Amino acid sequence: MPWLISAPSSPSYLSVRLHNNTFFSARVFSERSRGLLIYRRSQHKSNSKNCAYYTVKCQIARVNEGPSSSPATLINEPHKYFDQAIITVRAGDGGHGAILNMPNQRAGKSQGKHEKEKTRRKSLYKRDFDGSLILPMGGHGGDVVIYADEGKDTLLEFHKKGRYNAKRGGNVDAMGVLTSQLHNGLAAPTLRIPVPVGTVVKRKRGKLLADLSHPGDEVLVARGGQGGISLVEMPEHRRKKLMALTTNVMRDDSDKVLVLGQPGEEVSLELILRIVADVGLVGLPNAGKSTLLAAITLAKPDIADYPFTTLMPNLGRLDGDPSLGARMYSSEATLADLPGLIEGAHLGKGLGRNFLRHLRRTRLLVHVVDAATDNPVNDYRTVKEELRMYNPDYLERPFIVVLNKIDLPEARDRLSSLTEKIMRIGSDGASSKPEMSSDNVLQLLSSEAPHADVSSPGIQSKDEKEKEIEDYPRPLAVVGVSVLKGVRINEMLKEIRAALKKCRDPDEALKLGARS
Ligand SMILES: Nc1nc2c(ncn2[C@@H]2O[C@H](COP(=O)(O)OP(=O)(O)OP(=O)(O)O)[C@@H](O)[C@H]2O)c(=O)[nH]1
Repeated sequence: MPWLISAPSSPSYLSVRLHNNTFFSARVFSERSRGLLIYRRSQHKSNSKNCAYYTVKCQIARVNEGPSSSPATLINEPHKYFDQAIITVRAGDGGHGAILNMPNQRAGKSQGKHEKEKTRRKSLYKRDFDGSLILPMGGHGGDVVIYADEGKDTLLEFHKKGRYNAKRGGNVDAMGVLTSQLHNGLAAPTLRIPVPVGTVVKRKRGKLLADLSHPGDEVLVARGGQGGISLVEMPEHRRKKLMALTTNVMRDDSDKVLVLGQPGEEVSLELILRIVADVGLVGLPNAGKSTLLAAITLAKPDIADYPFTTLMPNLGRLDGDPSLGARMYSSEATLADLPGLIEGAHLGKGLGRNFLRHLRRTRLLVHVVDAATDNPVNDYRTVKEELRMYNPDYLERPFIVVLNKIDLPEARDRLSSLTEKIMRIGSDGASSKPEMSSDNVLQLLSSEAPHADVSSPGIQSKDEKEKEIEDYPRPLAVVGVSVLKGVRINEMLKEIRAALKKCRDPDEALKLGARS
């Protein structure tokens, strides 16, 4: 077996190293006792045209343990944990019913006439419309509901606390005698667990339960147990008479189990956060993505002159266009600033590929390029190539290019030639794919293997042929700015709003698709 597998970050996705030291990404199909069955996604290096899907048996050379989410690693490496968590929830058990006696049974034959009358009046039992006795039941156990809360940003807290138990229902609080004062046991409250908007809830290694993509969306993940019923105990010779009043008559000791409340459901769940944003900012580290976000929204991301300042996606809200007055132009949008990509990110280099899945729900990409580096066009290609390697669909998505840092002379002097070169990369004939609807997302997610990403090769179209970067659509616009110095920010905003409008407006989207 000539294959070696290295450093799996998740059990279902691996980097495979050949003996000649080339790499490719592969997804585990199924585990077998003496190896793994995988198939090939795409070639890391240029001969990607020869890419083929096939199954191969290979042996594990080295399997790194998955990162442990101790409090220290949570603080130091939040980017590894913020968007994925596994929790166990348990709904509450039902409360118990009771085994009851009829009151006169205890009073006995020696009871005086006066006392019997008193008991009779007290015992105006609760009855159904047909006259049958209503016996109290144990309270329902608390359900567990997960809901999307705008106040939550990450799933980090679920690494600190991974187990959630709802309360059990109350018991029928009985002294053993049936009276009209008996009540049902109290139903336990529903345990409501808030998660960030955009969280996908799945059963661990199982089916998709919900995609909580809007604030307030919720899903019932575990049902509380039903409360136990109550039974009336009677000597055998009097049972027949009582059975005319109620069916809940205890016949033998085995009936006692009916009194016990049902256990609540317990499930292990996988929570996967897929950020909900209209616009995704992509680019190499240090290109100025966070500065851009801070310049046009109220977001306050960390900004510093070293790569990977951004560890987790930051979100910011773009206001409507003031020039449209009271109508507040509907391009109001959410922007997500993703950590910088470097060459090999799709193989786990830098901060890795995990962030790329957060582009899934975006409608527009803003590709930020530092125009003052040695070779901005090369930088541009690097990021495009990483996007393509991760999911070719991302290159079909409408995008604009922001050439940043034009306040620096080395950028300013070559702005027009850079704009021209970048505009030439891409094809006019390629069509933009329509926006992914939430139904499509659900469909894709439900076909996902556990831990696999939505963009994993298994769900890419089978006849997908490898394309070069030149085969994908060109940018809708290339605009030079200095987000730090506030130069040409309005021009950039105009382009972003126009592009958003095109993505939103179905007619415009069609035109965009048919662009030729
Ligand atoms: N001269 C100049 N510097 C800029 C401009 N925009 C950003 N910078 C600087 O570039 C550096 C990186 O900016 P960030 O916004 O952190 O870059 P980033 O792309 O978010 O970086 P990562 O977090 O690594 O992905 C900071 O020192 C910024 O001050 C600009 O328009 N002109």
